[in-house]
Amino acid sequence: MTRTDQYEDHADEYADREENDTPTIPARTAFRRFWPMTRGLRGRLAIVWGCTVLAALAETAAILLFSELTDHALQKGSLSAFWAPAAEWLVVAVLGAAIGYAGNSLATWITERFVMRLREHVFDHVQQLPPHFFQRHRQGDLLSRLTGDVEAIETMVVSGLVGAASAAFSAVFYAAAAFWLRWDLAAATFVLAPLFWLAARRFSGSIKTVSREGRVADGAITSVVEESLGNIVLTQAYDRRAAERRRLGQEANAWFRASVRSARLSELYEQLVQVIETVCVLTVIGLGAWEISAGRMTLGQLLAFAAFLGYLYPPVRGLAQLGLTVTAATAGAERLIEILDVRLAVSDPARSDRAPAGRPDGSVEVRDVYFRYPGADRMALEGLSFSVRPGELVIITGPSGAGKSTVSKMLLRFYDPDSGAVFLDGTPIGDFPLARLREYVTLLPQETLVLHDTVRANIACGRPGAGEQAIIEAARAADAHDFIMRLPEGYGTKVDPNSARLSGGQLQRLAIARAILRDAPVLVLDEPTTGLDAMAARRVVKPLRRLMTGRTTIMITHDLNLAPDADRILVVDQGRIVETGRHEVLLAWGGAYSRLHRSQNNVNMDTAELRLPLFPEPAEVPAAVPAEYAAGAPAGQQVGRPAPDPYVPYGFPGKSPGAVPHQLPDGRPLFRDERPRHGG
Ligand SMILES: Nc1ncnc2c1ncn2[C@@H]1O[C@H](COP(=O)(O)OP(=O)(O)OP(=O)(O)O)[C@@H](O)[C@H]1O
Repeated sequence: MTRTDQYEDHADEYADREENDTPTIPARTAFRRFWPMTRGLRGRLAIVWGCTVLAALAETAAILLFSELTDHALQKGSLSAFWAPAAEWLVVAVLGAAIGYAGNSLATWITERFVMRLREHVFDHVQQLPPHFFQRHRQGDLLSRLTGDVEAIETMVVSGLVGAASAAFSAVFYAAAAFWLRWDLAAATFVLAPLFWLAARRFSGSIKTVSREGRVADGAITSVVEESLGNIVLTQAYDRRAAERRRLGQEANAWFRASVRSARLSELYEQLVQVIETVCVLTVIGLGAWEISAGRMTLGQLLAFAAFLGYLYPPVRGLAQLGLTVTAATAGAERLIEILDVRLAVSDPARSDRAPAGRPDGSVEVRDVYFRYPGADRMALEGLSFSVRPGELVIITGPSGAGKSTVSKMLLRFYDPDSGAVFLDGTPIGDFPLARLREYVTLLPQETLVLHDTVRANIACGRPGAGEQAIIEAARAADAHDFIMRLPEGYGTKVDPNSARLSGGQLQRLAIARAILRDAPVLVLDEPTTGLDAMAARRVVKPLRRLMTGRTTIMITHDLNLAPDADRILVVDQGRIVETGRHEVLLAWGGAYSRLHRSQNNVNMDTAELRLPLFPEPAEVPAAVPAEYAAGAPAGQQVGRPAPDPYVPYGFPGKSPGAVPHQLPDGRPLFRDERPRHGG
């Protein structure tokens, strides 16, 4: 098993670690991982290498011409011997410049292209990751990975490779030229070459460590700044400036230490290499002086030889330096690989033809779903079952942490259940391609999601390509048109997530307009009135009713104002349905639901207090429950346990699946077919 395999096997585990626990990977593994992304760029890379070869040839020719000029024009003082080599040198210099320009421009094009491609690839992957990934990784750190670390990999894969090839070609040419001039002298000086290699080796370990520290600190600084600015109200209201500055100071200190150590190491390495170079040059001059005094060498030859060595050192030094750069870049690669190896929680089905074609009617069934979040120690959903008929409104309520939002994540397939299944029109939702499923099931999440764009674009993202008229109609239906028209540029007004221009209620109505435009048969509303004051919440009720009309709606909420409209209410606690039925029935029952309902009018009551016991034991059916229902509970079936008929309220203690009462004792229907909210 290769190290990469081992790494992939532990990808989930790695994903759960803190950022600075990123596992280490050898540079070779990192290079192999990203090399395939140069596909389509390799032809151009070959051209850049060609240019490098030609540039090195031009330099070699220039040095030889310099030697000729020294021996024939300068030493002999002959002007006539100057013109021909000078003209050749000029031609070589112009050609070299043109090749250098072409090669460097192309190299920049390739590197930038690679960076774009890699960033898109990582961004695309990150966008598909499950919600828990984002809860466990700080946004600032992710930003730093998508910017700095992506560029670091470019240094390793493209610039590094071009630089290595260029340095290697130059080194080979100049070394060959030096051997061609005087092989014995060249051999004597090359004996010292391993010193460069030893120096690079000595430094590479420390440079990698310090680079990793720098990359982590960079991510932490971005995170602190981003979190602090995102929480600016908290910072100002609670005068947390000093605390935030300290937090930034701590991370900045780590970055400062890493930067200074990195600069010191590089400088130390540079100076050491200078000393080694001086030793080599002095060796050449000493040997040259001896050769000239013995009449075995001309001054021109010695100067050309020294020039070749002079040209040879930068590429040799460059190669060693490159080793260090690549080592440093590996720290960035490790951080990106860590993200790329996080497995997606869900993917498209292998065959897309299993799901029926056409728009579904919108019946939803959640069947015996068990689910535990990755890394969590307890189940979020335990044997959850319920069904919703097309066009029905089902409200899911319960105390905080009961698993309500987790249900919405199952319905949109952010996660697949550990066991059990979710069906849309009788087809497992896993059989629908993800894009199609999310076209049919629209989520209105807890937080109002706003794009940094115009009001028009914010509504239109519900249905890309929607015409102006459709957008305006959706806005009207969401009671948003009037306030939009009062904005300085109407539908063209730019808004952003922190926009002070729009109130919470207005942002929510924009979100409703977007959902209306999307026109999905199934709606999942997660706390649609959370965070709104009573007035604003009331103002969104009408648009919400319009949105829900004719659609299967599953509303997750603590706000029970719409509960009387619901065809069914599911009370969830600890991942299970503990009560189910219509508003009036559940109130009359006097169990968990009625306590939740009471808590709405009691702001001092924390829903956590309602956790246990949420409802009485089956034997203690409250007196408020009509006797005929209590008596009808089938033997052995706990109150709140699912009944076999998927459309029968599970917690309702009916006589038998086929004999569930459909009327309240006072004659009102238990389940409404016609909801009063329609046409609201
Ligand atoms: N990413 C996660 N990793 C681990 N556990 C999680 C994660 N998200 C939620 N949980 C846990 O799963 C349980 C159900 O959470 P969920 O968000 O569905 O509750 P909820 O009923 O929607 O709560 P609230 O009303 O406060 O939004 C909780 O115990 C919660 O701590």
